[in-house]
Amino acid sequence: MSDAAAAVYVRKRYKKWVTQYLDHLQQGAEFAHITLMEAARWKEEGFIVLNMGCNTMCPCELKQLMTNLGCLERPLVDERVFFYHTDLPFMAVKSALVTQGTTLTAIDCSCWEEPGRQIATLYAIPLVQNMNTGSSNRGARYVILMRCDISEVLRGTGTPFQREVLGAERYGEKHPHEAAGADDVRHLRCDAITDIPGAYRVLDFLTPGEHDDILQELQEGVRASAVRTERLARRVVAHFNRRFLYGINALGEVGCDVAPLPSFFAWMRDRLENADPTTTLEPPYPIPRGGFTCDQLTVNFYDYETSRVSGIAPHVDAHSPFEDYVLLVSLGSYTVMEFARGDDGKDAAAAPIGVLLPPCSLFVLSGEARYAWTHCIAERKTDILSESIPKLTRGLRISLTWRRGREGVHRKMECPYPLLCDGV
Ligand SMILES: O=C(O)CCC(=O)C(=O)O
Ligand SMILES: [Fe+2]
Repeated sequence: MSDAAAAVYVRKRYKKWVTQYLDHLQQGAEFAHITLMEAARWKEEGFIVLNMGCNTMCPCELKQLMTNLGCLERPLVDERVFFYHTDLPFMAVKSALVTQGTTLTAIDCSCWEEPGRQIATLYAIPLVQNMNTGSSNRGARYVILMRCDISEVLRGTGTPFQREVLGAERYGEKHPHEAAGADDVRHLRCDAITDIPGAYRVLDFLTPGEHDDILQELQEGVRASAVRTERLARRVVAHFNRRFLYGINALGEVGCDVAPLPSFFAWMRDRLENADPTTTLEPPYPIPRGGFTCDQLTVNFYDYETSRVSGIAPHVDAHSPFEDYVLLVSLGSYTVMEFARGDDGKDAAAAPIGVLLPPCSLFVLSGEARYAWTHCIAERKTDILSESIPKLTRGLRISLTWRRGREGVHRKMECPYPLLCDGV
């Protein structure tokens, strides 16, 4: 079985197990837990979080929720008590636990009848629908918390639970995508991300010098309060040219209630529509030369140094206020963006796809990727991108989200991707 097929298999098994578990719980219970652990035999160190039907939940929110529900007998003083991932392979956790020399042979629903043999305390917390527009999951939304000795589990599984990250093999490469042209023009290779139709990545969209200048300009602007920022739940944002009003998903008028344009605004906008004389974005870059002028820039600050968690919940950029093409330029730390296709709820546990976004890169969302897939940045601080890359820690990342405001009304009935459409 290929790794991908194995991952799907694990995912399905996990889903089946959780579904059976949920069936087992009392109907309508607000919060349910089953104690399966003999405390004396299993060191309670923390929680492994298994998500069901939701892509991410911030560990802080989770802690708050658990406190509110009274499932923490003692306060959690350290984030290490959570081993958190949005796609924990349940079977791997299970076999790790089984190899710890416990008497347990399996955690599955047949065990509920035999409480003497279990090793973990499991909690199931039903979540209310708290995702932004475009959450792809219409099915059950639960987090399952397994209280156990996390370090033992990690030792047993050997590898942390991170699914394959697309594009990770190019991590750390020095400008592989810049072909030497006969002229002085930089010819930049553009890769289609075939697993996500309509998504493209250009690794060296910015030169290192441009990158550093922009980073410095934005950071100094914030320090000097020349850039007007807004604090959201897990990130800080600033808007240029047109303000985006999150509460009502609407765009302000040009120049209204925004800071002055940054110095890179004009040339970067040109480059994005392939109209910058210094740079050519090679096919299959989807935007025709001079074919799409952005009029709105959102700068996102993900600061892992000063805040415990940072990220962005799964969402589709609202269809109504913005046209096709969402263009993401990355600065500072690398990150992993996760994508999941909106579905009709039949496969609420479909595994999202992670893509590496390194600094200087441009990521393009068009068509299906823009309208029918959610994207998010999970609230994790570290990543194991592959076996050959040592564990990485995320640092401050600043992203530039370029979009164009939609003129005219977007109608859901006419939208080719109605599932995640917020149109009238
Ligand atoms: O940080 C990013 O690259 C993405 C931000 C984003 O998804 C958004 O602003 O809608
Ligand atoms: Fe977005």
